[in-house]
Amino acid sequence: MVETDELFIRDDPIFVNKELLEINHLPEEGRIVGRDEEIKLLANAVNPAIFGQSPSNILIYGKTGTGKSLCAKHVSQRLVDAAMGEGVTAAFAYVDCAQDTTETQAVQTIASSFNRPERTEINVPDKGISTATYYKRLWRILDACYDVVLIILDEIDKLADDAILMQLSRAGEAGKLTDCKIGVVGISNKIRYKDRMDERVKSSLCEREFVFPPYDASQLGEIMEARRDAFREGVLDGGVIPRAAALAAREHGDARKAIDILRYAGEIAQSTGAERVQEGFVTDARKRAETDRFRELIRGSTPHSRYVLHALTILSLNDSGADGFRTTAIYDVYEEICRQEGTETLSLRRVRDLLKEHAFLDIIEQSRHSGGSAEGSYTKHRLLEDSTVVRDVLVDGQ
Ligand SMILES: Nc1ncnc2c1ncn2[C@@H]1O[C@H](COP(=O)(O)OP(=O)(O)OP(=O)(O)O)[C@@H](O)[C@H]1O
Repeated sequence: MVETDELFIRDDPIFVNKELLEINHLPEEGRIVGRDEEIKLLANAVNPAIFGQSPSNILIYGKTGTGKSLCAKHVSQRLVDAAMGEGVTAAFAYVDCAQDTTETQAVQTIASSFNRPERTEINVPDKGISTATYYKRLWRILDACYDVVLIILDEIDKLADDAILMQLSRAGEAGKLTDCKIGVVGISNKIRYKDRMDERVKSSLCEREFVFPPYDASQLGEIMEARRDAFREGVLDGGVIPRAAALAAREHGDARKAIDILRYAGEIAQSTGAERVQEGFVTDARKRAETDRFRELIRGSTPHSRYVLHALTILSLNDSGADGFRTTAIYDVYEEICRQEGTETLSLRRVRDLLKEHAFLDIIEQSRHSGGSAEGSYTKHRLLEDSTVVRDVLVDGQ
């Protein structure tokens, strides 16, 4: 029998503080790199709150992994601390609207996160009460506990409708529903999101807008350098961070991707028994990061939604230079896939809808083209993800 001591490794040879590289790790101030200006501007917009006055409502745009959520949370926390110093009670709530897509879910999350049951004696159940009741309890909680609050609505574009925004903007109008001052911080990576908003909500909730630019390779390098101490001293080869930064910068400067690549490179070293994290591991690490992110994106999608995507992937792999493929071309390949799977096909209209859903998730991009008077106009679809990554996830489940 193997002795326990031989079976388990007691000291991780690669990592000493791996949490620093976990997705949800919120770095402390000293580790937030290259966002001083944005942090200052955000702080300025919410500044009145430290005196118990209404903060400006804010909308933050920027591509994924550009530090929007991080800076919004950081500034909110700093604001709460500063307000306390002025004798003002403040708090912030964070809502991930991709999880809480309905008005009821979002108001429930907000109310329960602000609630201090020992003080309010109010119960905010997970479900079972009406949306209107959640609101009433929320206003009572705010009145009982706070002078001012910030509500961060991350991925605000995923909300099913504007109903909660309407309520929050009404509540913000001096003392109508609650005496507590409310500031809303909306975050989105869809720059056109605002066009969809109701005019009244738009004018109230978009008082200040900020666009977070992508990080360049040197900023990504600094972000990773600031977490070098996740690794045991001396195990990280000199070329790893610059290489990971260069790759992540090429794909729209996503800090999350950069950190994922670094973590995976370490895990590859671990699993292959290498003593050092070598630059050569970065390429595989990037592929793993892509694959993981994509698998997460399509998790829970239906078989036909996957077949449709698979059809577009096959076309893209066969003709990588094409600027997109028409719906009918995708449908032909989709029919073939269904035949192989031994399942009935959906109608062309349904397939068009499924393609639209993929476009909504930014997996594909759609463009309208005019075929001249004989043909009328038509849509082309282009895969935004690396087609080999999509194929691996769809076919091999890798
Ligand atoms: N300036 C930075 N300094 C240090 N770490 C950063 C910085 N920007 C981002 N990160 C890291 O990258 C992760 C992702 O950033 P964040 O969640 O803020 O991105 P986001 O712009 O909100 O993206 P998404 O739209 O996908 O939510 C953060 O958890 C943080 O660990």
